[in-house]
Amino acid sequence: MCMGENGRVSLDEVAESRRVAVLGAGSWGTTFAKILADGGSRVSIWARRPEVAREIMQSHRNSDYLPGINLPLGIDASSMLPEVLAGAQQVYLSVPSQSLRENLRIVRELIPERVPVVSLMKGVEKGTRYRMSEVIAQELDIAPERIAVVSGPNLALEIAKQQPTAAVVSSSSLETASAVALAARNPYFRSFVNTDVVGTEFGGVLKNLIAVAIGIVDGVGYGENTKASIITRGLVEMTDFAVAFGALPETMSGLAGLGDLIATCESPLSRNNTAGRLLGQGYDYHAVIAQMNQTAEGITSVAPILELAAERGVEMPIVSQVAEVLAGTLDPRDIAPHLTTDTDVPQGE
Ligand SMILES: NC(=O)C1=CN([C@@H]2O[C@H](COP(=O)(O)OP(=O)(O)OC[C@H]3O[C@@H](n4cnc5c(N)ncnc54)[C@H](OP(=O)(O)O)[C@@H]3O)[C@@H](O)[C@H]2O)C=CC1
Ligand SMILES: O=C(CO)COP(=O)(O)O
Repeated sequence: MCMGENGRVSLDEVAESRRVAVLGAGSWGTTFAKILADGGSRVSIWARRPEVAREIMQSHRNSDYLPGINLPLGIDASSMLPEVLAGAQQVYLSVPSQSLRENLRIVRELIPERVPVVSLMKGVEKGTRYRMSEVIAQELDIAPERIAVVSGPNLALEIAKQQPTAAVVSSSSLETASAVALAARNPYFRSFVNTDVVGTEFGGVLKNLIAVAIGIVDGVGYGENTKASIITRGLVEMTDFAVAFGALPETMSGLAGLGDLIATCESPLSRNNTAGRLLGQGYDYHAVIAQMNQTAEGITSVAPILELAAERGVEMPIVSQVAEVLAGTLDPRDIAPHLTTDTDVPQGE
């Protein structure tokens, strides 16, 4: 590492020598690779299909996932995991949540010792109901202090077009969070740090479920009052749930909670919102899955989140009705999770 003026190492010099790996070349892995490269890191990205890696290397594009986006020259890509991970000083993970465990088992021996491992994912594992940081800690057998999660209002295509946005990097170690935030920042992307891993991670998972609900009512044709009611009550539901698991309420009113909720519920770019809209238009679960060619984490997180909620006695009327629509037991036109069926007058904001 070279020294700057006065013998000090400047931030630019640190960045110049930083080598990072991103596993997963879908829309978010590729966009995050761009964020890191535009922040000065040398980035190696793993694509499971060789043709995707080849396109990134030869044309600096990933046309399957980011049509029209030119990627920085500082991004290398390969479908060979050892090549991508050798010498990485930070490792970012961006595969679908349900495939994380099997992928970690493959890369376990290849991840360099002591480096931060960062989850970019927004799902909960079915069956175990673990958050992604918990799956990472288990499979890699590493201390929580080495793990960070990134979440926030981060629709990939907008960021790939360099529209300014912000995110939260969370780790139980502020040192790890800060090291990641330093890498994951550039003129259009700003990373804030906190130590509320539970809140930051659950924020990203829960907003997907509310976005599916918004998609459903959009598909049915309901208007802004319905959607605003669901977003507002959805935030209450998200906060009740996350706080029951130890999150700080303020995390849920920040970028990883409210911020991401707004972005995902408002945008037609959101895959969760899109999946909901198809349900609202009358397609059943199987038809929706068949039409989605990208990851919609909310669909798979519904069941484990409701199981966790039941365990802690948290009521989730919106998520419950989404589950019913997915199961085909509730007509999307009857969805009104913000309306109480109790005889009591509900208290709330
Ligand atoms: N897109 C976004 O705006 C954002 C997404 N996220 C989160 O990032 C995570 C990844 O999502 P995203 O990139 O959008 O998803 P995409 O559907 O765009 O891409 C998925 C990527 O994972 C690969 N993949 C699929 N199945 C497997 C598997 N079994 N093993 C290994 N790799 C696999 C795909 O490879 P192949 O092309 O070969 O199928 C592709 O590279 C999700 O948790 C999502 O919630 C977070 C913030 C923003
Ligand atoms: O997490 C996201 C935005 O912050 C992306 O949302 P979707 O997965 O619904 O596209």
